[in-house]
Amino acid sequence: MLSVRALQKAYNVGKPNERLAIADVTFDVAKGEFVCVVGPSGAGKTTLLRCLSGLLAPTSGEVRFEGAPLQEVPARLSVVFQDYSRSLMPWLTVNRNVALPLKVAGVAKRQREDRIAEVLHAVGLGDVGRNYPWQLSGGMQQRVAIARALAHQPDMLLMDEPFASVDAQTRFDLEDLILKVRSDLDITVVLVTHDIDEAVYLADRVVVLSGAPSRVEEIVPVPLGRPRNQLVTRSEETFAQLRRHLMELVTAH
Ligand SMILES: Nc1ncnc2c1ncn2[C@@H]1O[C@H](COP(=O)(O)OP(=O)(O)OP(=O)(O)O)[C@@H](O)[C@H]1O
Repeated sequence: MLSVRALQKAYNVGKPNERLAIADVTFDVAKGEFVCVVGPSGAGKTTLLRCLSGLLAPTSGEVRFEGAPLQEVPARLSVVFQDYSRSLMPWLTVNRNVALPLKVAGVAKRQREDRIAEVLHAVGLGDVGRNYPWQLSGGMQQRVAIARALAHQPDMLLMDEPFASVDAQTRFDLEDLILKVRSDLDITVVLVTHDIDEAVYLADRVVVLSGAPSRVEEIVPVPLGRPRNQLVTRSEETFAQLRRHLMELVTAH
């Protein structure tokens, strides 16, 4: 579904402050897979996600989505950012926020209303459609942002530290929500996080980046069963081993 080949990204090319953020990154994501990307602070994780989504053009190398080279943000792909308070429009109700991508896609009003009810239900928010985002808790606002990302039925979800701004309990709830949504709707997910436990809990495979300018240090398969469970999965011996291995890789730089 996604193929990243020899991706390189430099900022301010040709200027005195030129900076190489990504040196050489290659990996693939299969349809239906859940891939997490981890790496030390400043490794270029956000830069990589922006290149994968078509928001940022690579300096060299190639990203292909469903076989075609990425030119712009594809319609079948959605992005969820960390900062829900800046990604939701405070002057629009929840219903209208979720309706935005559907309006852009030209979906008729009646279908829009059905779809909004469906995705709000899918993220566990049945009855907040008429509220404004600022009337909701942080975790609920991020659920709205996820609902909006799901509204036009994307094949792939790209998430940049989506649970970093909520408390620990809400974070666990949102992790389980995204696992459920992913299996219910058969979506492919690439999620960037600095939290190694979160990466192991969620992923089928973890792509470990080196420090900047980043390269792929290792791609680690996660042979934990599904469905996963916050208590049971995190207490498994395999979980502890993977966590330790990833910690060693990430802190070695
Ligand atoms: N717009 C920009 N202009 C110039 N340099 C940038 C820009 N955005 C990022 N960088 C640089 O690129 C490198 C990678 O940044 P990026 O934000 O992608 O890393 P990250 O792994 O997401 O960081 P963190 O773990 O702190 O969230 C950093 O050295 C950063 O200073």
